[in-house]
Amino acid sequence: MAPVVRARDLKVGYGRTSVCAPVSFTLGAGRAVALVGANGSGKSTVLKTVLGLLDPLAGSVEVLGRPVDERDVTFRREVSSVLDDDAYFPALTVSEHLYLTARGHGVLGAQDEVVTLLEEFGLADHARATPVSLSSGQRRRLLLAAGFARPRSLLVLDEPEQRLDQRMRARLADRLRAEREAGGAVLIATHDPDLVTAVCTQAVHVSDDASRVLSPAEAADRIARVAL
Ligand SMILES: Nc1ncnc2c1ncn2[C@@H]1O[C@H](COP(=O)(O)OP(=O)(O)OP(=O)(O)O)[C@@H](O)[C@H]1O
Repeated sequence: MAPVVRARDLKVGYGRTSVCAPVSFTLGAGRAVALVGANGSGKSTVLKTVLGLLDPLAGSVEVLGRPVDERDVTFRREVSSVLDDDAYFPALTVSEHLYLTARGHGVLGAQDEVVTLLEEFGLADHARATPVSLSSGQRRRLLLAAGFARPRSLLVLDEPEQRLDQRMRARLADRLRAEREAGGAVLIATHDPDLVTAVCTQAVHVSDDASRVLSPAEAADRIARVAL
């Protein structure tokens, strides 16, 4: 069976300019890979390329055995992503956002799923609020909850720890570990060493010189040293 993601000598960037050394990694079902590296090293650019929002400059990336095409129905059905963008419908409430996402992807019992997600992401008291009246951390929780509101084989998150308090970070780590243990594949870019060790089975260090595959412990150690 094809891995969920396979990147081979994948060169990413904007126009003709690459932003980091080519990356290679394989992500299977039930596994989680973290992209780690300094600010501006190219992690988000790799994620956008895996999601088909940017074309590879060289090398290849396949999702579920097929070249990435974000317009492809199968791709859109199987891949859930939360990038660092405030993508909201301003007139919809928190609850409506989640319901629309779930129903739009054919979730049976969408209403119950919404109630569960509101609880899990600490949004129950804000179910009827619109995004503009939420704090930035609450908006972030909403985006993340929407990522979990729909079926998926692959979950791609760009720095999911951003703007979350410690309690929510720990809860997110539990949720992501459960995702993996249930057979899902998780690809994240992160600066959070605890998230790497709690969730990931492998890490890829993204940088100007050769990108390297690291164990979660090595990656967490590298993040901690950069932070000192
Ligand atoms: N739309 C764009 N056009 C041109 N260059 C860009 C664009 N977006 C990002 N870059 C550049 O690409 C490089 C990699 O950026 P990227 O956002 O992938 O880094 P990152 O590792 O995710 O950083 P961070 O940890 O700060 O989020 C940076 O030098 C950045 O300035």
